[in-house]
Amino acid sequence: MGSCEKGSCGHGGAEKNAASQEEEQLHRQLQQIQHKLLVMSGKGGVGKSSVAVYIALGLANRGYKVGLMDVDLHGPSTPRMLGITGMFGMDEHKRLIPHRYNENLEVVSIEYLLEDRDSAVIWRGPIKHGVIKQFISEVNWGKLDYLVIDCPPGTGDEPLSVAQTIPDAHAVIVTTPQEVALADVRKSINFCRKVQMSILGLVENMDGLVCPHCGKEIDLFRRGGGRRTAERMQLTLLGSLPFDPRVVEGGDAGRPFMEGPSDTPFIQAVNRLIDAVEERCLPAEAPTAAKTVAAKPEVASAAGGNALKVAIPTAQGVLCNHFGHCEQFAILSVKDGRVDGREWVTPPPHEPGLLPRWLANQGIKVVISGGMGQRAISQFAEQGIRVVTGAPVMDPDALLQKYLDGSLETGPNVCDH
Ligand SMILES: Nc1ncnc2c1ncn2[C@@H]1O[C@H](COP(=O)(O)OP(=O)(O)OP(=O)(O)O)[C@@H](O)[C@H]1O
Repeated sequence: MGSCEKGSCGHGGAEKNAASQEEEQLHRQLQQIQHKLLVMSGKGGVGKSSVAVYIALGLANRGYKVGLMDVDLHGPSTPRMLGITGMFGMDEHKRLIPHRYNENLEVVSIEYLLEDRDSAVIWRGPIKHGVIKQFISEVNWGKLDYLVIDCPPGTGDEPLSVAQTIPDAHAVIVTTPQEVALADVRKSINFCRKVQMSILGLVENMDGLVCPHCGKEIDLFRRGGGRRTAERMQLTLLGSLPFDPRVVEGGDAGRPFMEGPSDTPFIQAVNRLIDAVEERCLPAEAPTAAKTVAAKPEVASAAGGNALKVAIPTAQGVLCNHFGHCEQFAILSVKDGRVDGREWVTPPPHEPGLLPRWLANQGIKVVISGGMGQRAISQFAEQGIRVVTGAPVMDPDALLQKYLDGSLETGPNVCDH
């Protein structure tokens, strides 16, 4: 590109322009993707790619639009597992068209850019970063409910690039049940804390073998390690998948073991894992324009011993817009679709990340607020708490009853944190 000093001719400006257009394109694309899940592991071979594939397939089977992005640039394995080969196509805007596995699942992998499947990729960090960015901004993903990202093991360039490129990604950490896996999980957790990525939870893979002949369970590794690790690390255990030889066969043959009989322990475990992912990715009901929101059926119909608890931040007895600095929380219980009790609780002094944990410890399942920052919304989602934002300033009982009746009018999320 000639020998001009940057900025002394028109080139610097043109470069800046191109860079800001790229950023805009990236931003637009990310806005079209509701949930971004980064599947990672502290060490190799724990079945991270398999877990990414089964999460993507399980969500797609439930009707979600899902993208699977394989950024394991040195050892892409999702194309093999899904039996998809061939190079990318391009659309009329010169954007890459992802490979379509089925109606709901589309896949992008570095392998589709390589002429030769066995080529070794030798790239340094900045190049990898560029490729990962392009996998989002220059791929015609369209609107997605979930983007599942398969990263190489460890905490190197790829997960770092994902964290920098997708600030609202949630990590799914994969481990095996052995006690020694604890140290690897800790590495992943430390990484997530450093880059401020929220953790959706832990998946324990190869938790016991179901003998295909007699159906008896054989412990491959010491069992229960995933649960103990999750408890120690204060993480949610999203699920435990057993070892099933059909996963290996399916992976090698490019036909994932997902369509078999639904009473198979492995498929049942995948379904439970998908339940947990869905539950943890509760969409924040955070409308940007006025709309009416209704309580989910499980909230409205909470009955008897299953009474549900809802928290509303208040000041002087009515909803307070400054969620993190409210005077008191109204903790309301719901039974048979009605507000059934209320207590006032003073929150601990404000400290980032504390309130979601504090409210979760009190069994809260829903928070109705005026404004709330995206980070706090993600932290509530991590605790399995649904958040409604943009609620009007009014008496908490009346507010909750409107929500239960499906007549709560919400406006923009007014938080600017
Ligand atoms: N639950 C399971 N039951 C049986 N085999 C499994 C299971 N999970 C993964 N495998 C097998 O283990 C092997 C490694 O799995 P996978 O490639 O998903 O691991 P990985 O952690 O992504 O590996 P890498 O570190 O190379 O990226 C594969 O042959 C896969 O089929």
